[in-house]
Parts: sequence; structure tokens; C-alpha cells
Amino acid sequence: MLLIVELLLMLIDVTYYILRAVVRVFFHPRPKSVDGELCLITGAGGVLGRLFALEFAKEGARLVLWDCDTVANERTAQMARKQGVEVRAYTVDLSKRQSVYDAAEKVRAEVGDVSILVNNAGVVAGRRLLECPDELLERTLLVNCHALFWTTKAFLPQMKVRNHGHIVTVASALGLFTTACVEDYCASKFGAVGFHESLAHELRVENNDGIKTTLVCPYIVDTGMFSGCEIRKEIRKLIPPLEPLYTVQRSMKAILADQEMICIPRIIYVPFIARALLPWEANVVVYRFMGGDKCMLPFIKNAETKTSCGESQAS
Ligand SMILES: NC(=O)C1=CN([C@@H]2O[C@H](COP(=O)(O)OP(=O)(O)OC[C@H]3O[C@@H](n4cnc5c(N)ncnc54)[C@H](OP(=O)(O)O)[C@@H]3O)[C@@H](O)[C@H]2O)C=CC1
Ligand SMILES: CC1=C(/C=C/C(C)=C/C=C/C(C)=C/C=O)C(C)(C)CCC1
Repeated sequence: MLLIVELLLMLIDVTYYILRAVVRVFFHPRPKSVDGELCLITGAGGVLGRLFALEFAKEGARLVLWDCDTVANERTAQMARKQGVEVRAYTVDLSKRQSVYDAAEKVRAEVGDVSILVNNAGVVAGRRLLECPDELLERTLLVNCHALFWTTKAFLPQMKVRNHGHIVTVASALGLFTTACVEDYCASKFGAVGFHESLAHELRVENNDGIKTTLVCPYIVDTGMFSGCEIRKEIRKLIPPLEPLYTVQRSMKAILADQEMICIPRIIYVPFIARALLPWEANVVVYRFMGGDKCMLPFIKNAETKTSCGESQAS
């Protein structure tokens, strides 16, 4: 009897959450305030990181900016200060666990407890697997995936004490489905998605419901990180690369609405669902038709591969 009652209650909840998600497509819930919150953004010297910093500054958040590129990070800090908020910039190499823990200790001592963590930094090797130095492949995993563990371990304890906070993971559409020649990147972003989801479950199971999580999965963004990557011409018109500002503004809407996940644009949910529903070969023929199978070839050909922390190296 109890089982049947619980089953019915569960079905009512499922229906409620589906309807709520549909309604929220048309009517956005009121955004929460982050005024005065301490927000840490990784990769803040990069394109999306800088825009996240400026958007959070607009909302009145105090900022802690992390990047391995000191000059670019400081530039972001200067731009954000113009919005009248307190900003501290730190040079951190996210591929080194100790660098993350040391910087986190400094932040706690010099600024205070972080309540919003935006894990945004990311890299890609941009070479064919068999031609890529092991260190470059390893770096992708360290920065895009392992660093999430260290930043979260560093800042979650203080969020738990107050049962208040927000952890944002900037993953990728390539954390939900895959394409050729970006094995390092897909593995790291699938890892990021798995990490994020498990953490979200843990927070609920432990009743830390004041700590919110948001997973951001964008399609190609015009930041230069994947320059050359393109799909079939006719389909490109339907799904063009995203504008960086649009991507960050859509992400901000989701974050401020405490939305658990966002695919940008929404059409990206389709290949994500198709990957799970269709046989592998069926997905392959769709990818081939849309030019999704070879979309990275011009990118890896083109790529002047960046090595860790601002240096450059021709491929
Ligand atoms: N651009 C795109 O098409 C998409 C991007 N994304 C994700 O969005 C996020 C931001 O990307 P985007 O703004 O385009 O990329 P950028 O390269 O512009 O920014 C990434 C920033 O992270 C920094 N960074 C790299 N390695 C480290 C490290 N070891 N320690 C500290 N900082 C580091 C980079 O520094 P440096 O320049 O010195 O390497 C750079 O400033 C990434 O996670 C990316 O995977 C998701 C979907 C699509
Ligand atoms: C594979 C594939 C596609 C192309 C996806 C691309 C090109 C994704 C690029 C994502 C990037 C660059 C993410 C960075 O984090 C389509 C045509 C959408 C649908 C069919 C399957």
C-alpha cells in the first residue's frame, strides 16, 4: 500500500517538474540576487570567463578571478572594477593541484568565503590522438576535469557550513555527445558532466538544498578556441556558432534562476537525446549527413596549438 502511495506521489512530482520546465521555457522565473556574494571564476582571462566576470559584476557580485595568464586576467579585473565592484585577480595553474589549493587558501585568508564558484577554464589539445604529445592530452584532462575536484573540495566546505552557495560547471555540448578527433576534450567534458551530476545528487541526498548547481553545455562559441570547426554549410545556417555574449547571458539567466542544466542553443538537446535513444549506426549516418562527423578536421589542421598558460606552439 505504502509503495503504491509513494509511486503515485512520485508520478505527481514527475508531472509537476515536466510542466514546470515547459512553463519556464516561456516565463522565466524571477532571477535571484547575487549582490555582495563572493564569486570565483576560473579562466577569467579568456573570452567567456571575462564575460562571466562582467555579468556577475553587473549583478553586484564581488569577484575573485583565476587564470594562468596574468596579463589577460588583470585586464578582466580592470574592466570589472569599472563597474564599481571589489575584484581580486590571482595567477593559478589549474593543471596543478597544489597551485589550486595554495590559491584557495590565499583567497580564504585575503578575501573570504567563496559562495559562487564558476568552473569555466578549459583547453583542448587540437591534434590527432596519435600525433599528440601525451602531456598535451593529459593537460586537457587536468584542466577541464581534475581541476573541478580541487576547486570544489577547496570551496564547498564553507558553502556547506552556511548551506548557501552555487557551483557552475561550464562543460560543453561535447560533454553530451561526441565527434571525431577531440578524444581528450570529449573525455574531459563527459567527465565534467559526470562530476557535476554526481555532486548535484550528493548535495540533495545530504539535504544541502541551499547549495545550487548549474551545468552549462554550449555548442561552438565564436571565441577562437575551436576556430575552423564547422558543419555542413546548409545546416550551419540553421545552427550557426554562438556569439560569446549571448552564450554568457543565456548561462547567467539559467544560473540566476537556479536552473540545473542548460544546453545552448536548445536544439542541442536533440543530438543529446538521440545519442541515448538511437542505435550507434543511426547516429553515425545523421552526423555524416549534417557534417558533424568531420567538423573538427579543419580545426585540427588549422590549429596553432596552444600549450599550457599562454605560450604558443605551432602544430
Ligand atoms: N569556445 C567554444 O566553442 C566552447 C567553449 N566551451 C567551454 O567554455 C569554457 C571557456 O572557453 P573559451 O572562453 O572559449 O576559452 P578561452 O581559451 O578564451 O578561455 C579559457 C581560459 O582558461 C585559461 N586556462 C587554460 N589553462 C589554464 C590553466 N591550466 N590554469 C588556469 N587557467 C587556464 C586560458 O588561459 P590561456 O589562454 O593562457 O590558455 C584562458 O584564459 C571552456 O571550459 C570551454 O571548454 C564550451 C563549449 C564551446
Ligand atoms: C556532432 C554533431 C553535430 C555537431 C556538433 C558540433 C560541431 C559541436 C561542437 C561543439 C564544440 C566546439 C564544443 C566546445 O566545447 C550536430 C550537427 C549539431 C548534430 C549532429 C551531431
